[in-house]
Amino acid sequence: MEYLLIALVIAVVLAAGIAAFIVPRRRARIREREAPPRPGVDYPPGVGDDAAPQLQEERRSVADVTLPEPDVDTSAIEEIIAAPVERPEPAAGRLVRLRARLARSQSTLGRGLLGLLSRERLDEDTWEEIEDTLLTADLGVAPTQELVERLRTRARVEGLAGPEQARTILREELIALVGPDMDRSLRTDRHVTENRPAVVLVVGVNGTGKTTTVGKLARVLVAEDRDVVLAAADTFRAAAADQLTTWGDRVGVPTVRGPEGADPASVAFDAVKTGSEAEADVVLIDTAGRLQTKVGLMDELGKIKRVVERHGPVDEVLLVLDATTGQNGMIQAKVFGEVVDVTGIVLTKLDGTAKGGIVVAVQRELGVPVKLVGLGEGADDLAPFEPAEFVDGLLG
Ligand SMILES: Nc1nc2c(ncn2[C@@H]2O[C@H](COP(=O)(O)OP(=O)(O)OP(=O)(O)O)[C@@H](O)[C@H]2O)c(=O)[nH]1
Repeated sequence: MEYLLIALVIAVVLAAGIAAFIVPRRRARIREREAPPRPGVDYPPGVGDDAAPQLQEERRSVADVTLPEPDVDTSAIEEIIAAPVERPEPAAGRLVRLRARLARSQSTLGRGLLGLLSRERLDEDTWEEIEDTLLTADLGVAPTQELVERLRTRARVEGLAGPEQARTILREELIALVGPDMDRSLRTDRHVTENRPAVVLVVGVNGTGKTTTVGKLARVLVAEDRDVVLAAADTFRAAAADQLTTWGDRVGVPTVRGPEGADPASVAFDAVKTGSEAEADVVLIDTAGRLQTKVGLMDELGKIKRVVERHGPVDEVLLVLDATTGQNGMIQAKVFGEVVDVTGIVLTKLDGTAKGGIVVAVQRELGVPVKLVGLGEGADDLAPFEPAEFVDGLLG
């Protein structure tokens, strides 16, 4: 009995010991299973996670924490950074769009002439009025006489039966006078075999619109996917170089410029060199405005051209004339033509004049075609000149 009692006590003590050892471990396992995951231990900590429970834990540095990929579409931002430049509109058909700008020329030249030619009786007084109208519109004496002669002959032979026929005949004769067969293309193609860009030199008296024209022309060329380099060879005015640079920046075109007062010939030379190295298609050179009466400045212009031609012949020399200055433009055209062999005329501010006849007069004076016309201050208000479109614009 005594032995039985001792065995019972030993069994109870053993059972209690086993229970004391196993139960806490099971509880610990259960606690472990039930405990919420801990930030920084079980998963990367995020905003709002309480740091306090981890104070005793091993700390992780920023480098250990993998941040999630941002859930943001960055392509739009990249697009803005990569393409801050404007996409100019193509030049084709611009004269049609800008036709309304010829309204002032229309009233004098086109409509005035149509009104006179549509009269029932074309007496001497009427022909004189027609002549006066043409002269007032700056057509010039010789072209005026030629046109009146042609119209008189056709009126006699064909008869002018009503406004419709008058319009048809006047249209045909004006187009013939403006010169539909002149080559008005701009030579801006890269010289591939010689590995050099085309060079366009832009000249004229002060304030005619040279810098504006270079800027607008750069846009036309960029619209045709050409690589353009601008040369700020107007080194008299720092503002002129800034103005040109702004035009270039807008369409992603670089501008080569020198310090204020630098030799314009050397800036132009450097620009063509830069254009060659960059394999550009065309270099547009803006020059300072100069009065045709200033011999020193005209000599300087000749020098610019000669220095640039060390790279190869200049492809275009564009003379920019302000259409509102009328006959004064004729004198400028003559002197500039003698100094730098003008190859084309840019007639600016045609939107602000009733003297559309200047187109014919200046072509006669220089024997070179009007290639571009400026019809406003807007960035794309420069149009390739097309005789038929121009005459249609005049006749309304
Ligand atoms: N209405 C109108 N204004 C024009 C046209 N072309 C140029 N202009 C304006 O004429 C002014 C003179 O233009 P610029 O390009 O600075 O002239 P510029 O010949 O470079 O001047 P300088 O460098 O001083 O000789 C500016 O206010 C132009 O906006 C045009 O076709 N129509």
